[in-house]
This record gives sequence, structure tokens and C-alpha cells, in this order.
Amino acid sequence: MTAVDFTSMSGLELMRWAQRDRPADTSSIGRLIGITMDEVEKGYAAMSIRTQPDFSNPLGQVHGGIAATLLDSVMACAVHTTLPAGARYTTLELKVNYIRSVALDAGRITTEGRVIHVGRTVATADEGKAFDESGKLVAHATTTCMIFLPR
Ligand SMILES: CC(C)(COP(=O)(O)OP(=O)(O)OC[C@H]1O[C@@H](n2cnc3c(N)ncnc32)[C@H](O)[C@@H]1OP(=O)(O)O)[C@@H](O)C(=O)NCCC(=O)NCCSC(=O)Cc1ccccc1
Repeated sequence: MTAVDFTSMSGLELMRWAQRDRPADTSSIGRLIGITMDEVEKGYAAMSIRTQPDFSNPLGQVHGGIAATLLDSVMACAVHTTLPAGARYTTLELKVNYIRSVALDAGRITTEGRVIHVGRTVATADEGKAFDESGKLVAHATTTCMIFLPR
């Protein structure tokens, strides 16, 4: 397998690589719960997931952590698409509103994230939105990310 030099890729190049070429057996939270990276543009990302019985909370609906994980991921990746090669980042804060419960057999949940602001040390994103298969909004979110630019 050819080694990939992540430090030489811009955030957008890295996200496009992750969408297109990342080996399916690479360990990640995305692989564990089945997140698909559907679209990546500068300042924008879209991801989806198929609901499964193991997502159940004790109330018999999809656990809120699934939407939170998707929304955290999609907004952070949207931020990442704006960063130069070698920059790192992390989520500082995440706020999720759960608008509708998601049934375990709901099917595919799609999410989108859009960047609002990218500064030297802080980035914010919103329009972290999650929709069910009928197009109904099930959750929305905002985030603040910390950026570590290369020295
Ligand atoms: C019900 C409410 C909280 C408030 O709704 P409002 O905004 O005041 O009402 P609105 O009239 O605008 O209707 C909006 C939609 O809600 C539906 N609906 C309304 N009332 C009821 C009702 N009484 N019963 C059933 N459904 C009701 C209504 O039909 C409509 O849908 P539709 O347009 O027909 O398709 C809603 O926002 C919601 O379900 N959020 C998701 C919460 C969620 O899933 N959290 C994550 C899981 S928690 C977790 O995992 C943590 C945990 C771990 C371990 C153990 C335990 C927990």
C-alpha cells in the first residue's frame, strides 16, 4: 500500500482523499457506526448513516449520541476543508437541538455542515442539520473548533 503524506495535503485535499480513497478497513468512529462521507466542498461537508437496532437508547429510539456524533463530524470536517496543509483542529464546543425522535428503522439520516467563520485560532460552523429520509429536520447544531496552525 502506498504511504499517504497527510501533512502535505490541504484540509480540502485530505477530506477529498477521505471521501474517495481511504481504505475501508481504516479504524475510525465512522467505520464503527457506518458513517458515509457523501460530499466535500470548501467550507461544506455532507455525511449520512443508516439507522440500526444497536443505535437504540433505553427508550427504543435512536440514541441522541448518534446525531451528535454525525453533526460534530460533519461540521468539524467542513472546518477542516478550509485549513492549510499541516493545520490541526479540535472541537471545543458542540450544541445540538433534537427536533424529532428518530425511529430505529428510519433508514438513512443525512447531515450537512457549513462553516461560518474561520480565524487564526477559532472556527465556528452551523447549519449542522440532520434530516430523515422524508426530508424532515430531526436535529440541528452549532460548533466551535480550535485551530492549531503549523508554525
Ligand atoms: C417531543 C419533542 C421533545 C418536543 O416537540 P415540540 O417541538 O414541542 O413539538 P412539535 O409539535 O413541534 O413536534 C415536533 C415533532 O415531535 C413529535 N412530537 C411532539 N410531541 C410528541 C410526543 N408527546 N410524543 C411523540 N412525538 C411527539 C411531533 O409529532 C413532531 O413530529 P412530526 O412533525 O409529526 O414528524 C420533540 O422535539 C422530540 O421528540 N425531539 C427529539 C428528542 C430525541 O429524540 N432526543 C434524542 C434521544 S434521547 C437520548 O438518546 C438520551 C437518552 C439516553 C438514555 C436514556 C434516555 C435518553
